[in-house]
Amino acid sequence: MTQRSGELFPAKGLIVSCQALPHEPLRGGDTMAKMARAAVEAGAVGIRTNGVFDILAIKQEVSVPVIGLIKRDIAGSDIFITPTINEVQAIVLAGADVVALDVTDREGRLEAVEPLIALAHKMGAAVMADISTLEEGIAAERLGVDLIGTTLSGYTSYSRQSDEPDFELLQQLSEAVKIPVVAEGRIWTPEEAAKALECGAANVVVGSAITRPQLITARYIKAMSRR
Ligand SMILES: CC(=O)N[C@H](C=O)[C@@H](O)[C@H](O)[C@H](O)COP(=O)(O)O
Repeated sequence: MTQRSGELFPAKGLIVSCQALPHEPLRGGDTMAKMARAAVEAGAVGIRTNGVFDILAIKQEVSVPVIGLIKRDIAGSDIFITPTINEVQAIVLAGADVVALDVTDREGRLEAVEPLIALAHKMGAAVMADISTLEEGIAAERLGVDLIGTTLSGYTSYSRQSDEPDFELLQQLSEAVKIPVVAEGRIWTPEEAAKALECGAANVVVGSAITRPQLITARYIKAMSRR
């Protein structure tokens, strides 16, 4: 059972997101578990992962806390990160220490998400709110989540659209809320991860830059094609 009070992750530590969706080349087998092991060997303090299969595999492989989510598309809805209470239950039963879920101001989500947060807490897990704006972060804190991630900045129509991490949101959120703010989204370099800490992030999540080789390769090819 996770202890919700106190620090879930050592301050300023790196959390590595190990995710491969069904269409991605690294999907399947123990690939994400091995990615997680490599990350922890290097000093990562936590892992973020998608789906029951990878949560189970990663919990067996490493002993750091795991943030679990389930990405699911629902027809007619834009909410895809842990959309319903069924996913919350599955994530905690699979052993995740933290449930990540969409806490954006879309489709009445801010009202609808309360029972999801309550169930995660009742089952002994902490909750990470994936938000896209300052206002959503403030609302998430009021709803009683344990961590706030900038995960969805750039992925809602009304949030800042950029190829870069949303440092401004990070800075504003860190000043506005008391709970830990996690920098997540489009962090591609070690320098950006360090800058995120300077902007007030308690922890930094890096995904694609470490665990999606097809995207890393494409960045090399793009840079080389300009020559
Ligand atoms: C928007 C969305 O669906 N984000 C997902 C959330 O779990 C993942 O696909 C990202 O890889 C993760 O947020 C880490 O970000 P990045 O891969 O940019 O370091």
